[in-house]
Amino acid sequence: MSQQRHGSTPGEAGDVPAFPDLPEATIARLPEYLRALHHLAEAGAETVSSEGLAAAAGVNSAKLRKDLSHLGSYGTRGVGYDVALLVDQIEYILGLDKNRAVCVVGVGNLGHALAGYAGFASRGFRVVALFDADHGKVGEVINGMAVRHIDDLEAVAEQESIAIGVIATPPTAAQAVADLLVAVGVTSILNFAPCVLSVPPNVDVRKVDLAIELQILSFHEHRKASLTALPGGVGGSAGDQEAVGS
Ligand SMILES: NC(=O)c1ccc[n+]([C@@H]2O[C@H](COP(=O)([O-])OP(=O)(O)OC[C@H]3O[C@@H](n4cnc5c(N)ncnc54)[C@H](O)[C@@H]3O)[C@@H](O)[C@H]2O)c1
Repeated sequence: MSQQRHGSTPGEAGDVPAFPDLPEATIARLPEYLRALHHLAEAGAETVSSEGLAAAAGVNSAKLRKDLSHLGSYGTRGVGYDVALLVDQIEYILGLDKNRAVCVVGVGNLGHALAGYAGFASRGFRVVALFDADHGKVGEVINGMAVRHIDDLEAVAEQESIAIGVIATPPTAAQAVADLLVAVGVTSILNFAPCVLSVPPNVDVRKVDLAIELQILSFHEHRKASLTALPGGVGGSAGDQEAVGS
């Protein structure tokens, strides 16, 4: 997932800012910590060591301690972090106490899957509207919600205070859809279309592209194969050379 981000809030003076200006990498790890903390809480844990939480979240413990120090959370020596307190802190920082309204624009293959995804609701997001430009799709009910025409966006946005717009249209339509979302006051966009959107500075865009993730994994596969092929590399041998380019 990549990000176009604008307009971060500067931290205030003092040891722990009222709203810390967190590094992007820290923000990206907070949801992982939260997921791990929820699992720990469900298992009955009241406290967790930095090592235990780091292992559950799949990061190294020094990085975790540094991330949590940005929130003013240092844990207690010999006891660790209070699980419930840390859940509250992370949910507050991520703004998850707000139950934000989400709309999906483009109800094709991907939009269908997103509209029916139960994981949004369980993590505090309400899908309040589905839009498409195809009149043939308008009225179709998915997960108890009827698809509306994109022309209704303005009226629905006014009623529902849409906080996040998800774009699942072809890339050729994505910029026009982003412009519409911005025009009705949406300031956060999750873009699945493989294109770069141009938005005003107060709008945050995150882009999801599974093909890019596969390409990054492909790079790692390539790198591992290259290392293996090096003389003295892990299990390296001349015969491995052939596998590198395959
Ligand atoms: N990020 C990822 O990993 C990933 C994975 C799959 C697909 N995609 C992308 O997601 C997008 C959707 O893919 P899909 O397979 O669902 O396509 P699709 O053709 O099945 O669906 C696209 C939908 O968008 C609607 N649409 C077109 N223009 C519109 C507009 N101006 N306003 C509202 N709706 C409009 C179409 O009527 C259609 O229902 C594509 O851009 C695709 O490349 C991304």
